[in-house]
Amino acid sequence: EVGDDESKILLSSEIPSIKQFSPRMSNFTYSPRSIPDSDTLKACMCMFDDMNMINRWRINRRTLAKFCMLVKRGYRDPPYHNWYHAFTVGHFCYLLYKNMDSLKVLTEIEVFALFVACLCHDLDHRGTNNSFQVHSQSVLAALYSSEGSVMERHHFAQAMCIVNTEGCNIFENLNRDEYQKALDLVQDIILATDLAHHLRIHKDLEKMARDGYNVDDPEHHKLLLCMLMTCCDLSDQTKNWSWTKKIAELIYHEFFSQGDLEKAMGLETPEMFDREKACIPELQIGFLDHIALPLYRVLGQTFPQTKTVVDAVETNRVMWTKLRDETKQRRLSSTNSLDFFH
Ligand SMILES: Cc1nc2ccc(C(=O)NCC(C)C)cc2n2c(-c3cc(OC(C)(C)C)ccc3Cl)nnc12
Ligand SMILES: [Mg+2]
Ligand SMILES: [Zn+2]
Repeated sequence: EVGDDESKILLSSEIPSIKQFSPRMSNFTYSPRSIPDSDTLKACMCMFDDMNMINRWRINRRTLAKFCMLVKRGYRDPPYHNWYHAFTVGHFCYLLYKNMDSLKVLTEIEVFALFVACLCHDLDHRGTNNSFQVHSQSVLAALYSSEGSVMERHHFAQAMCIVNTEGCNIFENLNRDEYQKALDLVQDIILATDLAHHLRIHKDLEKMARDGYNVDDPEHHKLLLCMLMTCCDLSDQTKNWSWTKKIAELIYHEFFSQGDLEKAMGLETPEMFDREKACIPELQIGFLDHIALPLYRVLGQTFPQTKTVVDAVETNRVMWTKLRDETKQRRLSSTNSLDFFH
C-alpha cells in the first residue's frame, strides 16, 4: 500500500509546482486528459495550492491528500463517468480561475465550493442516468426519487461521507458560518448538474447575460455558480476534435450499455440509448445545439475572456456535421453505430 504513488503524495509534505505538468496547464486549449491517471492526484493538490485554497482555508496537507485520494477512489469505472471525468471537470474550474481574474466575480468561499463540487459532482456514478434509476426502481430511486435529481443527491451524499471520514475534512478549519455555507454551496452546485435543473434555469441564465452580471446580486451569484459548474461538466466539448470525438465514444458506450440493460429489463429505450437506432453525429449536433452551445454562448457573452471556448465548441459542431454527411454517403452496412468511430 505505502509503495503506490497515491500514499506517497499523502506522506510528502511539499506540493510540486503546477508548471511540472505542462507550460500550457492554464490554457483553455490544454486537455487535462494528457495528464496520466497516476499524476491526477498530484495535479489536484497543485490546483488547490495554485488557487491559494490551502492557505486561505488553512487546509492541512495530509488531510487534503487523504480527501483527494478518497474522492478518486469514490468513483467507479464506467466508460465516461469515472474519476478522469471528475478530474477534467475540476481542471476546467482551475482554467476559469486562471483566465477569469481568479473568479473575483464570486466570493472566495463560492470559488472554493465550486472546485470541491467539481471533483465530487459525479461520485459513485454507475453509468446510468436518473430516468434509469426510477424505471429500474433502484435503491437510489427509493432513497431520492421523491425529491428528484436522484443521482445528484447521491453524489452529494457520497461527498459528505468523505468529508465526515476521519482525517479527510478539508473544511475543518473554517468557522461555523463558513463551514455551513461551504457545505450548502457544494450541495446546490452538485444539484445543479442535473440536466433537468439546467434546462429549468436556462432562460434565467440568458436574462443574466442580457442584463450583464451584477456582482452585488446574490441571485446572480447562484446562477453563475450553476452556469460555471455545467460549463465545467461539459468542458470536453471545448477541446480539440480528437478529444471531443473520443469523449463521444465513451459517452455513447455508456449510454448504449444502459440501453442494453433497459431492453433486458423490458423497459423502453430512448433512441439515444439504443445502439441499433442512434445516429451519433445527429445526436451530438442536437446536444451541441440545444445544450452545450447556448450555455457556452451565455458564458462568452457574460465574460469576454472566455470567448475562445465558444469557438472551440462551434468548430466541433462543424466536424460533427462533416461526419454526419460523410456517414450518410457511406451508408454504413453494419447496424452498430459505434463502428463509424473506427
Ligand atoms: C457529449 C455529451 N453528449 C450528451 C448527449 C446527451 C445527453 C443527455 O443526457 N441527453 C438527455 C436528453 C433527455 C436531453 C448528455 C450528454 N452529455 C453530457 C451530460 C450533461 C449533463 O447535464 C449538464 C451537465 C447539466 C448539461 C448530464 C449528463 C450528461 Cl452525460 N455531458 N457530455 C455530454
Ligand atoms: Mg452528473
Ligand atoms: Zn459530470
